Amino acid sequence: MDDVKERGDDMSTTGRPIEGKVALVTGAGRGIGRGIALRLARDGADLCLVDLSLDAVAGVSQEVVELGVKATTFAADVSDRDQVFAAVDHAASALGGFDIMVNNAGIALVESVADSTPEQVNKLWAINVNGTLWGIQAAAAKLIELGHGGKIINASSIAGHDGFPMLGVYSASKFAVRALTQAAARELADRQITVNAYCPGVVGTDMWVEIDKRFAALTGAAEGETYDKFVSGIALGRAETPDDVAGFVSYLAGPDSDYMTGQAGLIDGGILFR
Ligand SMILES: NC(=O)C1=CN([C@@H]2O[C@H](COP(=O)(O)OP(=O)(O)OC[C@H]3O[C@@H](n4cnc5c(N)ncnc54)[C@H](O)[C@@H]3O)[C@@H](O)[C@H]2O)C=CC1
Ligand SMILES: CC(=O)C(C)=O
Repeated sequence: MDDVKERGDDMSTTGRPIEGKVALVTGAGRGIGRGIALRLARDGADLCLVDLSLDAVAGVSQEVVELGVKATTFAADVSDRDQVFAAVDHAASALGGFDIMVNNAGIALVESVADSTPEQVNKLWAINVNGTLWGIQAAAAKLIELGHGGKIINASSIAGHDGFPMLGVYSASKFAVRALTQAAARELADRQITVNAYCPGVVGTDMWVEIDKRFAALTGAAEGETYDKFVSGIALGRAETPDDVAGFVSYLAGPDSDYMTGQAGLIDGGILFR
C-alpha cells in the first residue's frame, strides 16, 4: 500500500495544475485548438503551438506568452509522420521537456456515403486518422525516451459515437480515433502514459461555418439553417464554445485525470447520452 499516492500529492502549490509541464497542441492556430492552448497556458503549461504554417500560430503564441508561460511555434502537416515527429522533437528541445500531446488538428467532410470520392476520403483519413496515429507514436516515443509518463489527448467528436448523415466518412474517422485511443491506452498504461479523447458536439468555429455552407450547397438548405438545426438539438440550449471543450481537455491534461485512460468523453451540452 505504500506506493499508493494520495490525491493531491502531485498537485502544484501554485493552483496551476500543470505548472512547468510542456504541452504540444496541433491545429492550435484557431478554433478549438486555440482555446485548448490558452487554457493549458492558464493552467501553467509551456506550449508548443503547431499548425500548417507559422503565420497561423503567431497570434496565439503572443496570447500564450501574455499569460506568463513560454511558447514556441512549429509548422507541420499532421498527415506527414516525419513532420509530426519533428514537431515533438522541437517542443522538447525548445521548452526543455515534454509531457502532454493534444492531437487536435482535423478537417471535416460533408458528403454522402454514396458520393464520397477516393480523393476526399484519402485526404480526410490522412489528417484525422493517420495524423492522430503519428501524434500518438511521436508523443509516446518521446515520453519513453525521457523516462516518464504523460498524457496523450485526441480529438474525436459526437460523430465518433454516432454516424451522422452527410458526415459518414468524417464520423468513421472519429470512430477510428476512439479505437486508436483505446488500443494505445492499453499498450502504454505500463509506461504511465494515459491516452484519452474529447468528443465535442457543435462548436461554433470556422469548421462549422464550412460544414453549414457545404450542407447548404448540397441540400438546398439556407445558410445557417443546418447549424441552427444542430444547435436546436442541444439539451443545454446553446452552441458549444472552444472554452467548453478546453475545460474538459484541461482535466484530461491535469493530475485529476491520472486514473483515467482509454476513454472518449462526450462534452457536447447534451446531444448524445451514453
Ligand atoms: N467544430 C466542431 O463542432 C467540432 C470539432 N471537432 C474536432 O475538433 C478539432 C478542431 O476543430 P475546429 O477547431 O472546429 O476546426 P477548425 O477548422 O476551426 O481549426 C482546425 C485547425 O487545424 C489546422 N489544420 C488542419 N489541417 C491540418 C493539418 N493537416 N496539419 C496541421 N494542422 C491542420 C487548421 O489550419 C486549423 O488551424 C478537429 O479535429 C475537429 O474534427 C470535433 C467535434 C465538433
Ligand atoms: C464537426 C463535428 O464533429 C460535428 C459532428 O459537429
